[in-house]
Amino acid sequence: MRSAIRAFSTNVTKTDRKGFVPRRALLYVPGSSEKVLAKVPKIKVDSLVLELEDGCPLASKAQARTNIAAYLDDLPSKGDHACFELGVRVNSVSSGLLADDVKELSKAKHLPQVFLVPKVDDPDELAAIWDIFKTNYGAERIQNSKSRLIIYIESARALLDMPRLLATTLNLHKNAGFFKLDGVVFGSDDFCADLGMSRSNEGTETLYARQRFVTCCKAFSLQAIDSVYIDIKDLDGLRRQSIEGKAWGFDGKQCIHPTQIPVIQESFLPPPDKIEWAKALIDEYIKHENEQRNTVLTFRGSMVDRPVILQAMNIVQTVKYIQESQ
Ligand SMILES: CC(=O)SCCNC(=O)CCNC(=O)[C@H](O)C(C)(C)COP(=O)(O)OP(=O)(O)OC[C@H]1O[C@@H](n2cnc3c(N)ncnc32)[C@H](O)[C@@H]1OP(=O)(O)O
Ligand SMILES: O=CC(=O)O
Ligand SMILES: [Mg+2]
Repeated sequence: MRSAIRAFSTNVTKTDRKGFVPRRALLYVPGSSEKVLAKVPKIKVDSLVLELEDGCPLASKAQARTNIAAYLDDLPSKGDHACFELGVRVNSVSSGLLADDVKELSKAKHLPQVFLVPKVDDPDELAAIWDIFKTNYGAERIQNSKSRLIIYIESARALLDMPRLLATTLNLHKNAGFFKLDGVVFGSDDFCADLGMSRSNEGTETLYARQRFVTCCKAFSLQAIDSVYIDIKDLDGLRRQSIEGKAWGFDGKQCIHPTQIPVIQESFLPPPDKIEWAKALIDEYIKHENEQRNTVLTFRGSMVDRPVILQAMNIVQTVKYIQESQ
């Protein structure tokens, strides 16, 4: 009977298990600061992103590129990293800076585990992005790497065109061998700027956008990474927004300061009482199925049917995958 439960499709089982990377917190570390870069191997965060885009002033971009390329070139000497994944966020194609970024990064012996490409607004830009990577790295080096891709949705136009953007990016992997799209980030600050919105800690102005965003990500079985919480001192507000994002289906959240990491990572793990509930419910459901009864049952006073079981399985599998990846 366990097989009946396994056969259910959940957002976790749809992901390639072997390649699962937890991305509860995605921390930006500006590439311009050699002092901060020196701390990178010891920073315990799911995804650590060496930053070339908006966290790096224009005047420091060249230095940041050189620093990150040197870091990647010399990666083995840095020893084991405490993060699950080391990525690089490059500049957008529309900035005109992407070619210089990729040219410098491609001189390094090693590729990052994930490239993060911001402000992807139009499906036509994807051909230009692929072209820049192919020209600098060579198609074979890309096709033979295990590096993944994350793109950013940061404008009204991109949000409305999201299904086409995601499908085009996934097809570039299937048809040309570009890095496989693994996740998508909601660039809330640029999105607010694009729409002329005022940013608030409550985030009510981005409610529709975040919900459309997460729905599109899940329709394509991609990880959904939520907004940045820019009020670094307000850890209670960060916790509230992280828990909200988790409840809406987000897999993780962007992070700009080390103090935000534990708050975000804890919030994106189901709490112990929820894990206990999910395990007990699955056991009860299996027993119930064995007895060939109706698949709708009452559990701890609430009605349980298939969608509730799927939610319980998501909880159990998410925890299992994060524990196994540690
Ligand atoms: C909307 C977007 O696109 S978000 C992404 C772009 N933005 C970024 O990349 C910003 C990333 N964050 C930062 O640059 C910094 O956190 C800032 C500028 C916001 C604040 O930095 P500081 O004033 O140095 O903060 P603070 O004094 O509290 O730092 C405490 C310690 O944490 C370190 N630290 C701060 N931020 C980071 C970070 N992102 N990664 C690693 N270490 C960090 C500091 O170096 C400092 O270390 P030290 O005690 O050894 O000197
Ligand atoms: O890139 C992130 C954002 O919020 O903008
Ligand atoms: Mg942005």
